Amino acid sequence: MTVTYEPPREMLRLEGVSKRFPGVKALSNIDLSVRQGEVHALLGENGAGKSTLMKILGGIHQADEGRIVIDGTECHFAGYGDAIAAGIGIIFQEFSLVPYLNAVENIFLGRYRTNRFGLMDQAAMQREARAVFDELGVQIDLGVPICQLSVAQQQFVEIGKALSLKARLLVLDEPTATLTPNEAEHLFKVMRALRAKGVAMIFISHHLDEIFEVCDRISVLRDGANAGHADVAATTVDALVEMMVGRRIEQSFPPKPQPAPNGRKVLEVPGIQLVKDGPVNRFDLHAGEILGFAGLVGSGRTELALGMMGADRAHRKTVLRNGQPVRLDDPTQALAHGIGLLPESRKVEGLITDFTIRFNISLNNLGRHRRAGVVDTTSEKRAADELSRRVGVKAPGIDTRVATLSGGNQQKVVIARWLGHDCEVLIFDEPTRGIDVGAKAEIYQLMRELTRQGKSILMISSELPEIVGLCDRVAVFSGGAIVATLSGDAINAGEIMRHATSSSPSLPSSSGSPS
Ligand SMILES: Nc1ncnc2c1ncn2[C@@H]1O[C@H](COP(=O)(O)OP(=O)(O)OP(=O)(O)O)[C@@H](O)[C@H]1O
Repeated sequence: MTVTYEPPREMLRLEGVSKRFPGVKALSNIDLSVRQGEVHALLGENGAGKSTLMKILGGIHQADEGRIVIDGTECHFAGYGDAIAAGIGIIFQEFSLVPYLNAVENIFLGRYRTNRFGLMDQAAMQREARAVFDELGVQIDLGVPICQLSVAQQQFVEIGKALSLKARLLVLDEPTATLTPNEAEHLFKVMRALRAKGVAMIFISHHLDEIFEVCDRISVLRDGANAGHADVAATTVDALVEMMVGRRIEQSFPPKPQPAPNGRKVLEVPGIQLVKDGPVNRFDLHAGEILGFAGLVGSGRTELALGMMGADRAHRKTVLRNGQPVRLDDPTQALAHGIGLLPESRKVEGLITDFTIRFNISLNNLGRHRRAGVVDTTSEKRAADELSRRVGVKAPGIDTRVATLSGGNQQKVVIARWLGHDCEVLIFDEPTRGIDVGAKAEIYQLMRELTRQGKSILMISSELPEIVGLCDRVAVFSGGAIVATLSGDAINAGEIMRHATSSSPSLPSSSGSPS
């Protein structure tokens, strides 16, 4: 008896795809092949062209040149509807769900099931939605508005919606960027189950460890061109990084100063209660120091930082700035006291995306360029240009609209603005979310450079490697309170996780040198 081996069938082939936007050649001659039942990683630095390529596959943009071939047949997509009809489902970073409708209403939006009287058939839709989620192995409360579900659950609703539309190829654009490690693990489980059913997936992520956990093959884009393809089993992180950035990244983290900065206290928070009768949190920040806020998502890190600077409600707080008591009732007062915040959700809180890079960088920095009561636009433009280059924003120029930038480059614009501002204390909330490996290393170098110039940084991060690699001290959060402050050798992943997962928050204990 002869056993014939059938290699997995090619489901999608993109051939010679090119795309130009005004002033930017976003894609040049891209080839990509995805097989049935495989998870195919699409990698590249910020602005490499990943989202543009996926928007072409989704019919949102049209290629200037090239072909889309699905199951051997060339397809032309005039809009997303055509791509859906061809079996493509795209889960974008910003979900396309209606927040005040529930999961069932979102899944069947625009194609409600009706009964024989022509009335909406709620029961049928509920049944169908339930069946999709059962197949995915996820629990979703079908009765509540989408905005009351967690980000991870909303993502599963998006996936469920695509599957109910009979998607055979799912594109997941940075799906783990806003998930906790447990939620990401759950997503990978769902992805493996879908793969076993023959669904093909294109997975975009800046987390290379995830690529090795869940993907089969990889295609890398660099500056809008193919930089290579590889089998996951036959490649390494270093090889992928080199393919992405075209050079080796020797050292991500700059050396920490020895001994750790322990001089003047630029900020002291002797007591802050986020809720009445809740735990009292204390921390302080030394000149030239990077203090990390670590802990699981929802452990209170951002709430404490925002509460401290008046952007969020704090029940009771006292704040000393350079030893003097100050009132911080809103972020403007915080700014007046030299405290700047780089927010977590940059598109909502950090940028005016319809305006240019220059405007966004100069925003609230204009006073620095005032001469005799008038803004010196030459000086303002020069500063914006220099800051944009310093953080490596990839764009045709500083007069480019921020809305047309890739996600990572938008983040760099926010960072550039704060670098231009003379804040002595900078709060960076998830500064490298959505940022590629090369730019991450540059941002770490920049942060350390800033502290060398006397600035102090409070960094909230869910990425343990950057907390461990960059911070001089680390406050670990659990259940809405700081449960430990670590320094020296105590700053390691094991110790941080041990405190972060401790169930009963207590007042700060100190490992290493106290503060
Ligand atoms: N609508 C648009 N108008 C003008 N330029 C655009 C538009 N969309 C994307 N670009 C440009 O095309 C290039 C590729 O951007 P794209 O968003 O595809 O990158 P990406 O690889 O997805 O990056 P990231 O990892 O940061 O999300 C960038 O230079 C970007 O500024």
